[in-house]
Amino acid sequence: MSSADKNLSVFTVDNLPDISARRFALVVAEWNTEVTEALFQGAYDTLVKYGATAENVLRGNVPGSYELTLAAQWFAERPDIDAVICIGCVIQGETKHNDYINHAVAQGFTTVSLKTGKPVIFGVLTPNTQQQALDRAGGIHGNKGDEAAMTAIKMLGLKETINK
Ligand SMILES: Nc1c(NC[C@H](O)[C@H](O)[C@H](O)CO)[nH]c(=O)[nH]c1=O
Ligand SMILES: CC(=O)[C@@H](O)COP(=O)(O)O
Repeated sequence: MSSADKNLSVFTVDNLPDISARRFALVVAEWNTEVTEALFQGAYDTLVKYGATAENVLRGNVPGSYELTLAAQWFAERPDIDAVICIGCVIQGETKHNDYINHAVAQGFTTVSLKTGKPVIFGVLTPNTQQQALDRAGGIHGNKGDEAAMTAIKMLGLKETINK
C-alpha cells in the first residue's frame, strides 16, 4: 500500500496514552529544509495536539539524514528522553548515494531502538523527486511528520501496556 492509498495524516486515535509527562526528541536533517521543516512542524504539532507539553519536546539538528542515527543514539541514551523521532528527506540523485543513506539510517534506527528499548521513529522521506517529497510533507498524501509523531505515541502506549 502506498501513501497514495493511505493518507499519512489519517490515523486512529482511540486509547492513546497520557503523554503529558513524556519527553520527546525531534532530530531534524538540514538537507531539503523546505521539506524537513514541514515534517518537523507536523510532528511537533501532532505531539502537542495529543498531550505533549512544549517544554518536553526537544529538537536537535544534524547536517544530513545519515547523521540522524548517531544523534538518535545520543538522545535515546538520555534517561529523560522517552522516544526519538528522526526527520529527514533523502531525494534520489544521479548516483546510488541515496540508497546507501537510506539503508544506513533504516538499519541504524532499528539498532538504536533495540539497544535502548526506546522508540526511534523513521520519519525520513525517501522520494524519487522533490514533488513526491512535497506531497508527503503536508501535501496531497498528508504529512510524514504527523505519522511519525503518532507512531511514537502509540509505541509508548504499547510499552506501558506491556510493562503493566
Ligand atoms: N543527498 C542528501 C543527503 N546527503 C548528505 C548525507 O545525509 C550526509 O550528511 C553526508 O553524506 C555526510 O555524511 N542527506 C539528506 O538528508 N538528504 C539528501 O537528499
Ligand atoms: C542522496 C544524495 O546524497 C544525493 O542527493 C546526492 O546526489 P547525487 O547522487 O547526484 O550525487
